[in-house]
Amino acid sequence: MDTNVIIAIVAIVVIAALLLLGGWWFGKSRKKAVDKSVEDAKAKADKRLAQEVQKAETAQEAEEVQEVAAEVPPIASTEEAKAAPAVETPESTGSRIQRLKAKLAKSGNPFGKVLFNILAKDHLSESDWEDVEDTLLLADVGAEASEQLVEELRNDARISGQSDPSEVRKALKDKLLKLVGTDTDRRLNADKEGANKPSVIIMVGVNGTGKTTTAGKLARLFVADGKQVMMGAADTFRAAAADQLETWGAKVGVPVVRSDKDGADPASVAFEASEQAKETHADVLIIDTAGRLQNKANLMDELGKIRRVTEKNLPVDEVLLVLDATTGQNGMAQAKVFAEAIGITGVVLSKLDGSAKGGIVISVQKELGVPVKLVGLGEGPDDLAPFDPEGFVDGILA
Ligand SMILES: Nc1nc2c(ncn2[C@@H]2O[C@H](COP(=O)(O)OP(=O)(O)OP(=O)(O)O)[C@@H](O)[C@H]2O)c(=O)[nH]1
Repeated sequence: MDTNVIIAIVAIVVIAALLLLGGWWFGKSRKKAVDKSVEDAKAKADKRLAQEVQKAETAQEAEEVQEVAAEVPPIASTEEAKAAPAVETPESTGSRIQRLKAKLAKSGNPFGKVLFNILAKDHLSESDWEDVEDTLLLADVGAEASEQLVEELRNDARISGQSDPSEVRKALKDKLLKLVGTDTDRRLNADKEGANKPSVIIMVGVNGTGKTTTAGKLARLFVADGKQVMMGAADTFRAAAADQLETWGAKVGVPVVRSDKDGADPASVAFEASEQAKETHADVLIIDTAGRLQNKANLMDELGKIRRVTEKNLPVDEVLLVLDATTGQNGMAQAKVFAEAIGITGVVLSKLDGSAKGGIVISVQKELGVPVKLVGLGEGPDDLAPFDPEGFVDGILA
């Protein structure tokens, strides 16, 4: 073979080898380039995805913020809320007596006024005297007290003859005051000091007379006097009564001991409340009870047990019977059952604002033998005041 042919074959082999190497190299770089662009694309996609996610998260957050913002009161209300603290400051005792006196004068207790109009006549006939007696009976003064008052007034009229209106008013006021009782001790026994604290008050009465409301109002009255109060919701018969009491308590920062179980043993609530009141050094403990019992024996059992278990911890200082003034003499029979069941130390005459039967103050004291200590003159939170005979008689004669 000649040399030229050999050189040509070698050259072809070299060129073919070079071509193969170039192809491999080109393929490899191309793959690299494709991989890079895939990676770039992937990175780009990830970045977009991340941006989308961020956008979505921001939108969701914005939505949540909007939702929360909708629940938060606008700035003006927040300011208002700051101005009016969540815990209320009840009206002071002095100022509520004044306000309630004025309310009494405007309320449906006109029997004093009716009496005065009859008695201020020049000559009183037999039928006028009958009207005087009827007025007293209608106002629930009671038969015995009415008869006594008419007799005294007739005697006065016989002695003094013709009636001068101002004298008649004065004589009537004095006699009514005497019947109501000016020197009776009407203070609530709720001022125990130091180790003897707290004073314990149990509220009793027929259902619907206003026990729970009165317990709440009473707590406010004590808070207004600077006392530390606790309440016990032993009215487990009506589940809403405990909620009602809690609402009253929350407004003036008074804790309420209650059971979460419907129909729980009222005595155990009273026991727990007395224990907690003692531990927390409260000044006063007010225990609300239920008034709904089928018969006298059950009532005796329940109230007696409440009293007994409470007294394991603390002596009971007051048992207040809440009596609805609008039921007048009708409520008296039931009131007597409560008095027998637990023994009462005072009466709260509720709803005197809606009653023309203010005379019930006189008859209730006579029949139950305990003083009216407090009166309720409305549904407002501070519409409860210590009973003030002068203010009461002035009110009914106004
Ligand atoms: N007008 C007026 N309403 C009053 C007064 N005291 C209470 N009430 C209203 O009487 C109603 C009954 O009051 P409650 O306190 O629920 O009576 P309760 O005795 O606890 O009733 P029970 O839990 O069912 O035994 C409520 O609507 C009170 O707002 C008052 O002095 N005047």
